[in-house]
Amino acid sequence: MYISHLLDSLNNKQKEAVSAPLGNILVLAGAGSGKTRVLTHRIAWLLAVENNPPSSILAVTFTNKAATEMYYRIKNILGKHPCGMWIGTFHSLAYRILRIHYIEANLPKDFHIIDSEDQHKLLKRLIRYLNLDENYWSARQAMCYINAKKDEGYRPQKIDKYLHVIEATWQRIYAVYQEACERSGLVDFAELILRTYEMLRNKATIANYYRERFYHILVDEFQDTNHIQYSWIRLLANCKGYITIVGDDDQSIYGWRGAKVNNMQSFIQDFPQVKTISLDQNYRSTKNILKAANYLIANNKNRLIKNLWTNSDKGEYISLYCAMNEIDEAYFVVNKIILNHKNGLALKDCVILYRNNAQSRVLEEVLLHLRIPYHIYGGIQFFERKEVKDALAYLRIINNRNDDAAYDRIINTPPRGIGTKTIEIVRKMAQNRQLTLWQASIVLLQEKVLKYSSNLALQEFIKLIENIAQNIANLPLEIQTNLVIKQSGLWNMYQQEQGEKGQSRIKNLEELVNATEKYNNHYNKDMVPLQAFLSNIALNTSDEFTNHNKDTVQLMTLHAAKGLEFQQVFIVGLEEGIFPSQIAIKEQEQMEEERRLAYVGITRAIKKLTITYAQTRRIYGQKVFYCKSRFINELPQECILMAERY
Ligand SMILES: Nc1ncnc2c1ncn2[C@@H]1O[C@H](COP(=O)(O)OP(=O)(O)OP(=O)(O)O)[C@@H](O)[C@H]1O
Ligand SMILES: [Mg+2]
Repeated sequence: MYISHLLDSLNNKQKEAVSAPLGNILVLAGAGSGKTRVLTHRIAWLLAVENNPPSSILAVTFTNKAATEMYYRIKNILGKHPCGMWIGTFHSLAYRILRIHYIEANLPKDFHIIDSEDQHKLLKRLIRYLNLDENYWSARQAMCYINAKKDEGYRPQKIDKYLHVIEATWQRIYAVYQEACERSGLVDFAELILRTYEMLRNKATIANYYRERFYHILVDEFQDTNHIQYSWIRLLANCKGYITIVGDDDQSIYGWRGAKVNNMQSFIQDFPQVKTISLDQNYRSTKNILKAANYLIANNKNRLIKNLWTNSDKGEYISLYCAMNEIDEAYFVVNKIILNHKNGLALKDCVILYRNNAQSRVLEEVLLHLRIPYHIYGGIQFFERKEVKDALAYLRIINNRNDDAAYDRIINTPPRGIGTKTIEIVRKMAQNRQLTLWQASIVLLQEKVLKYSSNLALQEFIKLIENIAQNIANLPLEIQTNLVIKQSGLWNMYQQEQGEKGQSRIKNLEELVNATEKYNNHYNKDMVPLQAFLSNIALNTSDEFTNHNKDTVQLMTLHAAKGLEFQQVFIVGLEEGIFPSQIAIKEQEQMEEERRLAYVGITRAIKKLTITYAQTRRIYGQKVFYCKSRFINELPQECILMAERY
């Protein structure tokens, strides 16, 4: 596309937003009205027409995939790479800043991001160490507590004697957890944002550098920013620079994770002369689909009223299917996909959306049975599979010996005679002397505390890691990975596993080696390839690795579908207690968030929308009866057609 045509594919309101004079802008608009399109074109406008250098742009997207897509769209509009522009999620941008300023952020050079599984394991261990009753002080709850506190920008304080014992205990867990992370150079997701925020707040020179550099900050899906993310933006905002945010209060679906839709309101108050633009033409969906979405969301009281309309055809009826049970539901959906496919619709244009990850299992079984290829976003991903995580843990400990989460995973995998007793001794020593597990192991060996056989086994482990590290130094990443898998003994271990499962594990390890290859020429030269690879995985970009060009049915949760669009959308499990969830039934505010989630689901559909519910479902082996979701009753009945079984 030529720059002179930059505004051609936009309506008047969109043009107004894209070409607005420099200033702070809020685009508040409903689903599918072109918010993301406006943001992309605005960046191109700032670069090509306003002649800003790419390095002056900081763009925040909701997923890494969206960041990549936006980058390439801008490149296509401009006809060249916007080199120097920063674009990514809050997490990946924070990570990038911390990588550069790790010293100022008080982090070791080889700090590593831990995912929620590692975070959970670490907390479990610490709660045990603190001698707390695990039935009461669960690691999962501790995780929620800590993440929520970090999202609010809160650090554990000196515990006040007047503090309630429950709060004091959570704070203690937070404090001990944070100490353990600091020792091991581990950073969780919430920490990435908080740490960057604190660093920028305390180091004025660094903050000023970024303030002067990022003259333009643009944020997509602003309705889902939380307190600390908003504070982050405020900190980076240059008083001479400009911010453009786009969002839709009706699509705020992360309230449970601390997102504050009020940030949109705060934005108008906190920044001078905000120009608010609303878009009301939907370009995505048929009339029927949009009408259904509008009807549904009108049941929410807490919202800014919008009048979203479309010029497109009425389109097909929304198909509604009442299944006997979850198996019948899955067969209905997959058979419909097969039929559509025969009529020319690509599999990748079909998405199945569900409320909870666990709902994908039956769907997967039926897809496998009927031999329809599929891809699951966000469920058990490639990089979350056991064998892949094992191999990654070896790579991680080679990258950073003090990575306790990695140590924990591989200390006796494959089994090498290091029993739970020995591991317990290592942990105690680490806690008592404030060491990492690796450091504690070395001290234990020096002090010869362990019995002979345990001592030998531990020594072998340390030697093994050091040897592998030496053997692979300076080799290309895929060869390093291959050697790590072989020399660690993982390959042999999984090869001995019988049958289909063992074979698939070996295939996954081979796939892992393939996935590393492109990191040899990673664009970010601040990092060695191994570091670049590990950080990309930790930042959850794993979907990038799986082949997107493959024609496969897409499966994901409703939360993961935000911002995306598909020709055919299936929303399954519309039953009271499933969607809306049990918790939402009890609380009005949560019910509104749940309804917004349904709104997000419906508005993903371009041409076809199918909604299903089951009369019974097996839950923990028990047959449970369900009533159809209230959301179905809230749809305009004249847009719906009941479907028959195939
Ligand atoms: N002026 C336009 N002319 C034609 N198509 C458009 C126009 N504006 C947007 N579209 C198309 O409409 C669809 C929705 O646009 P986009 O994804 O930018 O909307 P959005 O407001 O960001 O949606 P969501 O709320 O789901 O994030 C896309 O396919 C986009 O290409
Ligand atoms: Mg969008």
